[in-house]
Amino acid sequence: MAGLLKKPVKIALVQLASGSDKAANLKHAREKVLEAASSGAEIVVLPECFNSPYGTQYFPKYAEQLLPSPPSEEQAPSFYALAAMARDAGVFLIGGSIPEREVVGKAGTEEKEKEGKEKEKLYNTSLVFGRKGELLATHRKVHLFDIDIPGGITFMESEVLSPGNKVTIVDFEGYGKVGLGICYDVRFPELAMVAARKGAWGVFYPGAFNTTTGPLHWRLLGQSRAVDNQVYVAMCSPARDESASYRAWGHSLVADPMGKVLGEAGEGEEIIYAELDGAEIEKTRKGIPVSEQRRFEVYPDVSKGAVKYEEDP
Ligand SMILES: NC(=O)CCC(=O)C(=O)O
Repeated sequence: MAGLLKKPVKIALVQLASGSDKAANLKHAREKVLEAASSGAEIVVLPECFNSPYGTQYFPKYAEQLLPSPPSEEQAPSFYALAAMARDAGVFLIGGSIPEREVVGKAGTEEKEKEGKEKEKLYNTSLVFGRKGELLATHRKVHLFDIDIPGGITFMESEVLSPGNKVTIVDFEGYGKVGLGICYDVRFPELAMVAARKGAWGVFYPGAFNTTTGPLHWRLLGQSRAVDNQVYVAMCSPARDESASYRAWGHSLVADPMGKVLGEAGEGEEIIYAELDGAEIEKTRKGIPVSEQRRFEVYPDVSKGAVKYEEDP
């Protein structure tokens, strides 16, 4: 009987060096996706904000309007570039993420007259394409990256972005299902847990950690989500640009269901490849059968905090 991952698959994480020129970033991403495909990769992943520098000041300028779908080529060049990369490379493509603009109030509506202008929302959005260039899924970053570490880093995505509101699971025909998150989403075990409980064999995170939290947390979180759920986890970062206002940690990596890191990049531009085999999931789950040992009567609905807790006498 085929397992969750129906057949072995080679994946590639493109730790891309991007700059401020969107057209150049798209062209460069295309070269790297084609390179990964010619090395045998069947699923290719790009980093968070692969078509722009990463930073709240950049989101409005680089944002593309994806709705209504399909968008116009003029308003969403990255959508069309990604679809063409997937099609021409013949791969499943997790297209990192791009800033997305959603126009909320329509011109000429009562709302517009009241407000005096159209309202818009911005998201950090990942687009996933199939081998014929068809759009398979859209994930808007659910947990916005708002942190304040004195002497380290302050970053407030929520000053500019709105959060997405759904768990995203994509079915890669012939391989099975994977969950999708964007960067800070990896800190919330629930997204990966829901995807795994719904039959995902892996969870993929385009991400761009930073040089304060990256050294301690990036690898640890990837391994944790893999071990929690006994699935593969892949995290794909941009290459570090020392001259950028936000210096990405890099270190794109793949962890197996035991938490072993199968491959990890350095800080520069690099493609990481890994061969994934569903037998590893089954072996891990057979040896350590946590999913059969859960005690839901002790923690019936963790998501609402409705867990009975009695202090020790
Ligand atoms: N782009 C992000 O969401 C960064 C997340 C991050 O660096 C973290 O520490 O979490």
